[in-house]
Amino acid sequence: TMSGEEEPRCYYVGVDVGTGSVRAALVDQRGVLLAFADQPIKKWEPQFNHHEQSSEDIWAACCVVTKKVVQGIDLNQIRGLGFDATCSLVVLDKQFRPLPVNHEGDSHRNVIMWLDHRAVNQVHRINETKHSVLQYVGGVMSVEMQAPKLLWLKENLRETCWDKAGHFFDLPDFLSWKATGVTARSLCSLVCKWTYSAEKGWDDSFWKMIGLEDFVADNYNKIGNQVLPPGTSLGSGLTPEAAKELGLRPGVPVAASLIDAHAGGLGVIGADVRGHGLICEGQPVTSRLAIICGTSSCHMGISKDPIFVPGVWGPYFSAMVPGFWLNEGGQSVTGKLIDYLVQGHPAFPELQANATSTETRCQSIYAYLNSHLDLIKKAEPVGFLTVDLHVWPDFHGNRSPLADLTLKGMVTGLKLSQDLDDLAILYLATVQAIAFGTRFIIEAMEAAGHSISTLFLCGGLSKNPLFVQMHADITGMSVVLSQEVESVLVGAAILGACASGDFTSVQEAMARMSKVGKVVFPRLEDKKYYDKKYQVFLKLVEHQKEYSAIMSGD
Ligand SMILES: Nc1ncnc2c1ncn2[C@@H]1O[C@H](COP(=O)(O)OP(=O)(O)O)[C@@H](O)[C@H]1O
Ligand SMILES: O=C(CO)[C@H](O)[C@H](O)COP(=O)(O)O
Repeated sequence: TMSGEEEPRCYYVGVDVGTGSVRAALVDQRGVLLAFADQPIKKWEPQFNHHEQSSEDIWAACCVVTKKVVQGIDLNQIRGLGFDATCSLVVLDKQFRPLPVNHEGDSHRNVIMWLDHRAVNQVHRINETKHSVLQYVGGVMSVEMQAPKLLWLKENLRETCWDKAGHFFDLPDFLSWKATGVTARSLCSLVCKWTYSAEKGWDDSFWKMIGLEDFVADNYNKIGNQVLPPGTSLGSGLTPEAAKELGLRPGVPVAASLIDAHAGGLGVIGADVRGHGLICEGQPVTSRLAIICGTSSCHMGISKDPIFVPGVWGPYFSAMVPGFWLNEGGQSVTGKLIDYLVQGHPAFPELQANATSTETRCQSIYAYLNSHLDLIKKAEPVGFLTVDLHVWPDFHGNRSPLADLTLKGMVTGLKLSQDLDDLAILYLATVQAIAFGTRFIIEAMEAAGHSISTLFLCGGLSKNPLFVQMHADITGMSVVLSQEVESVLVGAAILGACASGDFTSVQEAMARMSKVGKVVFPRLEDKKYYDKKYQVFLKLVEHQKEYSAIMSGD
């Protein structure tokens, strides 16, 4: 501090459950990350478009990583715990035991993952109702939300699952229940994925209209009738049992949770940007767009008044930053798409061998690909290598702004070549396609009334300098990276800090704990090239729609 006195150190633990792994961090009151641990979690794909996990497996992983990050720390200094997780659906029976979400009856697999697309038929019928709650999810409900999945369970697993079910949780709320025994749900999960309204509560007519009147009849007991703002301290904190499992003290305050993308938003969007030469310095916080890029990418923009953006989720009141409306654009597969295309290429074994050879000192495959691109680009900017290779990235449907789950991926410009150069250029075109998707989403948000000037990136893909530079170049906006790479965990720790009472508001905790690390400016001299590629990008989807119209015609 200015006076030279040492502030007593306060610690918070943040736990982040992603699609592929669970991470924990020990974070202090200034947002500095002091310890980090991660642990993979199991995933099952019993059939195409069915994706399942196990809530017991996920909780066990939470315990492993939490124990690791608090090792050697005086447990009395840990003042709060916060969880965030993907928005997957957890199903438990009346005694809180796991129930199977599959035809095999395997009750270990009791989680329908967020990216599961089994409920296509159900969501189609839900959208046909044109019910007014749909206005608050961009006009069209996504197959990835909870209502269609619940309806699928009722229609497909009536005896083995639906009739026995006592509790349906969003994964973030399952974790806070497991830690505290409190079944209250977070406003974040219920508003964003379950059609709950911060102002009006549940809408009985919606559930009746879609055939899930069961919830209305029991006063929403199974899906939540006590709803708390994220960061609120739950019950009497950690139960003795959970404390033992996590390696913490009983009674440590535990916060109402957030979905992972929203935690990432809290971790980055409130930073003090003074002195970095950013245009958003003189602008309100609503000029910032947080993009959380992991398996999927989520584009989080806030506003003082509600903004309705067709094909972009929301507006959701107070679901991320209290008092602000949130719009959430997204791309269902981004990291997963890059991994998929790279791993499926014939030159992948060669790439792996080169990247892990002793000469390259075991780089990640992406660091190797980036340096390979630098090698083959010659005098031109690296982005120009894809002048005749174009990708449409919706291999798992389009979340925003088209909200069309039937869309497919496209690649044009294929050659009779399978070497490493070919793989590297396909990887580059894929990264660019994802960035064009972001530009497409931003344009839809701006057309509806948002005014965005600066991007704040976090998540696994923000560790990839090529991914970051392409987002800057293709959107023409500066990209801010946080001081702590693991910003989603800082967001989870902010929740713990709020629950501890050390900060008076989420806004105060955000301002104190999120910090700018690096700024990446766009290469404006390349704009003309990217504008042309963007024109091609938009043509790709137009043509795809023409193809399906031709094929469905007589
Ligand atoms: N150092 C890195 N360089 C490039 N890409 C990375 C790096 N680390 C992670 N990724 C990519 O980020 C994605 C996973 O991000 P992450 O935030 O861990 O995912 P999730 O939260 O969905 O589990 C993967 O597709 C992976 O390829
Ligand atoms: O729908 C979402 C947020 O609202 C996310 O896409 C989902 O939670 C998965 O996140 P991640 O890509 O980080 O695993």
